[in-house]
Amino acid sequence: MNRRLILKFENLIHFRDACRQLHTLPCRGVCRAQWKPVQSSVYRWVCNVQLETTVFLMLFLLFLSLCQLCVPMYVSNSMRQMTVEELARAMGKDIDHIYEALLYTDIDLNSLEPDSILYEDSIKLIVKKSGMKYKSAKLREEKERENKDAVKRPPAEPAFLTPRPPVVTIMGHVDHGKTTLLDSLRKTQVAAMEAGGITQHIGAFLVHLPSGEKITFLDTPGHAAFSAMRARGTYVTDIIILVVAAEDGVMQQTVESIEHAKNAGVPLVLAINKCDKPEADPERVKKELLAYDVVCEEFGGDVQAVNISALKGDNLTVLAEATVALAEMLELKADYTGLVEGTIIESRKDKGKGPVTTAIIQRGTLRKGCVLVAGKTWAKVRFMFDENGKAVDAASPSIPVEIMGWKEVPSAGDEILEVESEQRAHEVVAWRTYVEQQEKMKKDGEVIEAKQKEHRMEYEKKQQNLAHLTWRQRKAALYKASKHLMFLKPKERVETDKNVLSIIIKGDVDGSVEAILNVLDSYDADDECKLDVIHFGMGDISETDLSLAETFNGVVYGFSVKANETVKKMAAKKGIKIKLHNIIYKLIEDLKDELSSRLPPSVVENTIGEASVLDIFSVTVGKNKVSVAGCRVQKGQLDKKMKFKLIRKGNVIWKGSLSSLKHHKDDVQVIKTGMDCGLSLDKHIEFNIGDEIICYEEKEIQQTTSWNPGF
Ligand SMILES: Nc1nc2c(ncn2[C@@H]2O[C@H](COP(=O)(O)OP(=O)(O)OP(=O)(O)O)[C@@H](O)[C@H]2O)c(=O)[nH]1
Repeated sequence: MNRRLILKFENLIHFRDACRQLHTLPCRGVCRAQWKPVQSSVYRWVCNVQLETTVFLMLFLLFLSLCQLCVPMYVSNSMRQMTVEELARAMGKDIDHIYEALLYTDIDLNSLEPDSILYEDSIKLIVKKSGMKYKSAKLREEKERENKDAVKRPPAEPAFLTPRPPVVTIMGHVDHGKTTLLDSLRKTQVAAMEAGGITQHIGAFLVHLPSGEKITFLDTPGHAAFSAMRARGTYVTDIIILVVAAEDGVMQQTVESIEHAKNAGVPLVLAINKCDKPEADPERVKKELLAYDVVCEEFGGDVQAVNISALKGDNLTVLAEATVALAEMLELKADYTGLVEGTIIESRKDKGKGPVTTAIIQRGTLRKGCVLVAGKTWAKVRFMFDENGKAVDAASPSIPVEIMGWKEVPSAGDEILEVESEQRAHEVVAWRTYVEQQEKMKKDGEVIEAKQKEHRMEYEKKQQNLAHLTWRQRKAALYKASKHLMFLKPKERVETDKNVLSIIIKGDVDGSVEAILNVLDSYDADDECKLDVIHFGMGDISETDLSLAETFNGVVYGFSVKANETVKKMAAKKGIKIKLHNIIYKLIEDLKDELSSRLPPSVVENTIGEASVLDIFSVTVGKNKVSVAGCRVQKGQLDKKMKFKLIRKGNVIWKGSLSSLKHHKDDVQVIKTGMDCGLSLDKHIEFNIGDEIICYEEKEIQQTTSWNPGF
């Protein structure tokens, strides 16, 4: 029987040498040279010899001894191979893991480097030892896909444009009266439209002026939608009403609001609020604003200023008229025809209605049955409501409308586009999902590559430090260093490192989740306690949230959401904290407390008494001479069971306890202010007259996180 032996050589010279040696042997061998790719970038010479079975083994061994430099690579035609580094990367492990798995196998680990090649048998062995499954698959080459996205139509001809109401956002410093102003404006509507009617919060509402004009006000909490839109470069707002309290004047968030307006190129109307207060000083507000390039009309600028009282409802009509006057100057117009374009202001999942969004239409007229796409979801509009919960049949530009019919909840700030059919909507969503996956893969790839580089550098550094050791000594050292972490589950890992707080954030609408995440972005106290947001999303607290929290030993935070009884019981059983809040700053305060609780306590010294050394003695106790200080207690008391320190010229030169404390000849526990005593220390130290003896206790104080989210 013939056997085929394939041997590989690093280069042509080795190959030729080996062939020459082979021809001198008494066997029927055929020697053929093949230039074969072994690794994508490396080509090696292959010797293919047909031999009789009887001499096969002998020849194989002989061959190896003849040719020291040849390396047997594999005895198979379908070769699968990887470098040590590639395998580690594919398994998501570090290189050391591969070495560990090959311990006690016949592979020579001393010559195994990160770029050494491993073959199928070894790969299978390593994979099996690591508790994973081996599966080989062909790499698919993706064809470039055709762009199927939906985009806005080109700008309409001026002839098709018709005036539209302005969309207004109210901004200003905390407590300057934004909410009160919105409430008062909304109330004027309820009173004007349908006495006793109930307005519901949908993120925007429409105000009808007696003159027939309309204004749309956005009232999304925390301006989350505004920020989201700004981040995406979509500006829904035409005008910003800047609220400044007349008694407080310009504050930090007043300045931030002015910056927002400038960056977005949105003009301002100034509402000087709380003018009903005796200490109100509107003129000072106007002067202060000059420093921020907000120049009111009376100073020759173009900013209209209106003195109001949001609380009493004073001058709100004048404010609305000033807004309409500015809108007229801006000549706000839109195309009321064709495919709809708009922006999502708020979105939420309603138990009865399913995903619901509030949108501002910017082009076209939205009607029931329209097919819309937004982000990676789509809707066939089933119902539309206004802010009074009244069903409407159509929504034209600038009109806020609540839309039902979405398949999933889109995000605040997402652009809405009408498409021709449901099929087209599917196509757009599929394309956007694909693009997102591609981007995610690219990002993941970059992160993995950076991590690998970091690991490689760390590995090389470790290897350099251990270069003088043999391989086994080296491995033993590395293994010992990381042994405590190697076999831990995620929860145990977190427990070993107490200074990690893993959290899950759940919110009612995605605007609030985004607002919370924005606050968390300012977290800068990683060196004290790492803050890991392991999951966030919308909706009530679920069992899945608890499973995640359990795995990561995390805490679940809910904003305006609930946890049902089953979830609560499960959390109590598993010892998982669920924290529910309805006010963002309270949630953040709670988070700060939780972070602080993870910090180690700091130790502070609390002085109990101070004494000064007035005289020095030496007494003999057994065979030893002991230094004794004659002291007078100047403040507080000396208590023998407490801690003591000796201070000389401002420096602490000893800390410990007293070995004796005497009043005259009696041993005592406590010496009070004004009394004299003799004392000796638990360590031999020569006293000096003028030394100070301080009696103190150590107290552990809970540290608080240094993170300051700004409110
Ligand atoms: N006297 C007086 N008090 C007002 C007026 N407007 C608001 N307030 C009071 O000022 C306080 C803060 O008002 P809010 O409307 O909550 O202020 P805000 O700017 O919405 O505050 P944040 O939501 O925390 O940013 C409340 O106690 C209001 O009653 C006003 O015109 N006059």
